[in-house]
Amino acid sequence: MSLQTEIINETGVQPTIDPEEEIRKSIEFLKNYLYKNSFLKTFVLGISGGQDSSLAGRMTQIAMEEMRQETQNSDYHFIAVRLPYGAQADEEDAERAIEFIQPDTQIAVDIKPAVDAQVSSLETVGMSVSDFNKGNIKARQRMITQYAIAGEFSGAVIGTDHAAENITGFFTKFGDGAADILPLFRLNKRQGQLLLETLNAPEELYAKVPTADLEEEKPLLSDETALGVTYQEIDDYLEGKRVSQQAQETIENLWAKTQHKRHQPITIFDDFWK
Ligand SMILES: NC(=O)c1ccc[n+]([C@@H]2O[C@H](COP(=O)([O-])OP(=O)(O)OC[C@H]3O[C@@H](n4cnc5c(N)ncnc54)[C@H](O)[C@@H]3O)[C@@H](O)[C@H]2O)c1
Ligand SMILES: Nc1ncnc2c1ncn2[C@@H]1O[C@H](COP(=O)(O)O)[C@@H](O)[C@H]1O
Ligand SMILES: O=P(O)(O)OP(=O)(O)O
Ligand SMILES: [Mg+2]
Repeated sequence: MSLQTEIINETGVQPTIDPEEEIRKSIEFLKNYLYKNSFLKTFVLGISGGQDSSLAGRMTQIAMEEMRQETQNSDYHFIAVRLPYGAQADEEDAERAIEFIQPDTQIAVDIKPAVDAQVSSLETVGMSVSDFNKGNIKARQRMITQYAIAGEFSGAVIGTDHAAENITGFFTKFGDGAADILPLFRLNKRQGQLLLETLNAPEELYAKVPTADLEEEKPLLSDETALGVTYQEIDDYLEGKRVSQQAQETIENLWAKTQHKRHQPITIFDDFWK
C-alpha cells in the first residue's frame, strides 16, 4: 500500500462528498453521542472567526436545537466561547461567525492575563519564551478555558481538527489538539468550506484565509505560509490525486514528523515510532 493510501485511510477522506449528507452525518453524530452519554448537556467550542469553528459551531447549534425539541429537555445548549488574546485583529470575523452560528449562549474570556502571567512566571526563573512558544501557550490556555467551562456545565469540548490539519500536525499538542469530540474529522479543508457554504454562511467566513494567528511577530500568518504547502495540494493528496513531487514530500515529511501528535502519550507498548 502506498503511503498516500495509508494516510487517506487513516483520515477517512472521500474523494467526493454530498455536502447535505455530511452535514446531517455530523449533526447525528453529535446528537447520538449525547443520547448515549446522558450526563452531558452542553457542548463547548471556541469561536475564532475562522472557517472550521464557524462550521463546527453552526452544526453543533443545530444539533442542540434538535436535542431540545426531541427530548423536551431545555438543559441541552451550546456554549460558544470567544477567546481573544487582548484585542483580536480579525474581531469583525469573530462577530460575523457568532451572528451566523446563533449560539444558545456565548461567553467571552480574554486569555491575555493568564498567558502573560505564565510567561512572566517562566521569565522570573530566568527562562526566555519565544514568540512561537508563547503562541502554543495561547492555544493551550484556550483549551484550559474551554475545559473549565465544560466542567461547570456538564459539557464536552468540541474540537475542529479535520483531515488537512490532522495529517500535517498543524495544531498545538494538547492545545487546540485537545478536545472530546471531532465532528469535522474525515473532511479535508475544501470539503469543510463546501459544508459551510451549503449552510448559507456569509462568503467572508467560508472564503476566509485560514490562520492560527498565534504569533505576535507574524500577525494573521496564513496556515499555508506556515506549512509551506497549499490546502489545495493537501486536499488533492487526501482525495488520492497526484500532486507535485515537492508537495508530496512536504506533506509526507510533516505527517512523519508529527506522528506523536496523533497518538496518546507514548508507552512501552507503542511501536508506531520505531
Ligand atoms: N492552524 C492551526 O490550526 C494551528 C493552531 C495551533 C498551532 N498551529 C501550528 O502548529 C504548530 C505547533 O507547534 P509545534 O508542533 O512546534 O508545537 P507543539 O507544542 O504542538 O508540539 C511540540 C511538542 O511536542 C512534543 N514532541 C515533539 N516531538 C516529539 C516526538 N517526536 N515525540 C513525542 N513528543 C514530541 C514536545 O513536548 C514538544 O514541545 C505550529 O506550527 C503552530 O503555528 C496551527
Ligand atoms: N481567537 C480565538 N477565539 C476562540 N477560539 C479560538 C481562537 N483561535 C483559535 N480558536 C479555537 O482553536 C481552534 C483552532 O484554531 P486554528 O485557527 O485552526 O489554529 C479554532 O477552531 C477555535 O476553536
Ligand atoms: O479553526 P478556525 O475556525 O480558526 O479556522 P481556520 O483554521 O480556517 O483558521
Ligand atoms: Mg483560525
